[in-house]
Amino acid sequence: APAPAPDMEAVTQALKNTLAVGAPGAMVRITGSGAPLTSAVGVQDRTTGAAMDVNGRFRIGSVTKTFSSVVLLQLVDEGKISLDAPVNQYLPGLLPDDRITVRHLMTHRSGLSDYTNAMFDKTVPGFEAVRNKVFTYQELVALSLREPRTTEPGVSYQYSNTNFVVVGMLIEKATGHGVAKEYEKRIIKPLKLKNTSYVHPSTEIKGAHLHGYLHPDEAGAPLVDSTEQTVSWAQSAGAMISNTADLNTFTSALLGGRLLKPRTLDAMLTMTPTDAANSRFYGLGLRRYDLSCGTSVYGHTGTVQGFYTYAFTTRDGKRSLAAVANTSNKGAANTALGGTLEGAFCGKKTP
Ligand SMILES: C[C@@H](NC(=O)[C@@H](C)NC(=O)CCCC[C@H](NC(=O)C[NH3+])C(=O)[O-])C(=O)O
Repeated sequence: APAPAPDMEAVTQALKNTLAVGAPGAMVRITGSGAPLTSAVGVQDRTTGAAMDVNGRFRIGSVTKTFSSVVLLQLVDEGKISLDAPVNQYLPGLLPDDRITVRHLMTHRSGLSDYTNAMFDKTVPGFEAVRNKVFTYQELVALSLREPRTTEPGVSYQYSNTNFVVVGMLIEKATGHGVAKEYEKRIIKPLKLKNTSYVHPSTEIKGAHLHGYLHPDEAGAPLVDSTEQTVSWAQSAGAMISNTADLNTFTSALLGGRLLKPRTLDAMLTMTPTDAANSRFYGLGLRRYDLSCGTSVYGHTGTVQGFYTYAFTTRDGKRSLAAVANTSNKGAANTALGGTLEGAFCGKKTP
């Protein structure tokens, strides 16, 4: 049966809820039900008061991990990388354990600790300390290896940015190019993503864009404009810039089978549970959420200073949602923004 029309009233209410708990602005773009549906509330610039512009660019955080995953899986399709080979086979001596495979990285089951936990333990000082810094991949991996591993390889899901920093290193080693060139060649150009870019280590968001506002840890302290930063602390794990239309196009093309061979897409969507309740799942560089109406949606969330993002689509890629709030370090806002998925994919709640 065709999916029910999105419940835009419920979606807009979720955006209003997001503002009520501290986001300056929030917006959503939904495709797959006739013309694209958009809704926007609040402001993208607290200084000028400019309203949220649905075409505005923003930092997508870990949605970048799905772009990196697509590039790596295309290299698997081309026989250049094997998912079950040890990472050290391609990057000799990088990791202290030859048992860690490429698949362990992509499923967050490598046990490599996430250096961002310590880096951002104090939110604003941590951010200010790195916002203009440029790290090498090796420096980020070294930060991780100073900390104990979080699991034996393959045993349990432990989310870690380090995994997709190493994925970036694998892409560079296998292609001889920086990840920016590979994103451009394999995804951005073929899909004509005019508002998507990887400009590390530039700190600016070129063109029309949202300002992002970071909540300090201290209640009531003023928001910090965190728009300008290198995002060098994340790179292939979180430094991409895009907009809602391009994210709709990307997730629809991915699940619609335009970027990977069917068996590789199937491997990407082979999910393992991330929680004891078996309610949340992770595949190779993307998440699956099972919604109340029985619809499963696939994509990724993103959290980078000043921006929360959701980019999800149905299994056939026919209906996609991209939602953003220009704030972060405010979990209630992230949860409220996630509330757009139900209205977008399940339609009106039957009374
Ligand atoms: C969760 C999300 N992950 C990502 O998008 C990656 C790139 N972001 C992070 O690991 C969060 C870094 C700290 C953000 C900061 N928090 C703090 O500083 C907390 N002390 C903030 O909220 O801006 C995902 O995979 O879905």
